[in-house]
Amino acid sequence: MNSAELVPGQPAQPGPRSVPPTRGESGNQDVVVVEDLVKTFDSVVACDRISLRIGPGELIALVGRSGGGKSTLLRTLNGLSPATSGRVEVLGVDVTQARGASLRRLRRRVGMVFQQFHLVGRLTAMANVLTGALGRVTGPRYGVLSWSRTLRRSALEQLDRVGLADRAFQRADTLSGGQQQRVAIARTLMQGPELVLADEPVASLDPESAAQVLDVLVRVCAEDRLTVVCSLHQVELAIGWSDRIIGLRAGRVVLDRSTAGLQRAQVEAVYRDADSDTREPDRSRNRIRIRAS
Ligand SMILES: Nc1ncnc2c1ncn2[C@@H]1O[C@H](COP(=O)(O)OP(=O)(O)OP(=O)(O)O)[C@@H](O)[C@H]1O
Repeated sequence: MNSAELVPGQPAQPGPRSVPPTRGESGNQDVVVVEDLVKTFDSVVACDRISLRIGPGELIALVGRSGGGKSTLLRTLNGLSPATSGRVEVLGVDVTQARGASLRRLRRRVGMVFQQFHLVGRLTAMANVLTGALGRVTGPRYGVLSWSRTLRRSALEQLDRVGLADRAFQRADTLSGGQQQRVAIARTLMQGPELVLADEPVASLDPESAAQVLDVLVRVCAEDRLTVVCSLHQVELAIGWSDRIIGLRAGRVVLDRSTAGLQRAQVEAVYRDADSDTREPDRSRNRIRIRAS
């Protein structure tokens, strides 16, 4: 393998669709700064000294085999999974130090899209989208009409953007998987995030729906100039929509490149080498190395 393909922890060249930078509270213009992140679960090292920076408006595809650390990295970025060591700064906030109200404030600025949609099935698409605005209102909400006219109009607009305005009053559990994920995207947009973290958002969909959902996600995020970090297993899709691909293997960054000019084989190598690891298991990988005294 060409060693230039594997650039652990090095920033990629700027993607083709970068937007002008804005400065966070700390004065740092990057949306995400990860320095020497280590995350362990007992003896398993899920993130192994990860360092990376993500600029405003970048569309990042996170690839790598199952167990490579993608979900853990995403969860660490919004404080759902506290780092064992290292530094994680998101939107100018030091996530490793943030607690209570400051962590809640940060999470309002970070939208999450999950593989399993997490919609309330018995509620309409519209009611589900409105819950994205819960962080902006006080007191409980019972039914769509308990939301302000402005928020209802805004929810309908978000559904329109994902091509589902005509399904606004249909129960979520009667929608197809692809439609449910588009409702989940509209709900995330309703939150008004600056960064969107998507954890395998198309893993439960057929190839056609998966491509359609990713198209929608990328289009609306580009329109709103949002930064996106999205884990994916489909190499073709990752190359097709992202500005930059970050490959993780056994918790380490083994590929970090702009998608421009990137060959499919370079991305597949992230997976292929893992295959050879399987053929010749190295039990020291992904484990805390215990130094003999
Ligand atoms: N809560 C947890 N408790 C114990 N181990 C965990 C936990 N979360 C993740 N791990 C371990 O950390 C490693 C990385 O897991 P992670 O889910 O981040 O990988 P992934 O790349 O997202 O995998 P997939 O593509 O299957 O979602 C794995 O070995 C996993 O078993």
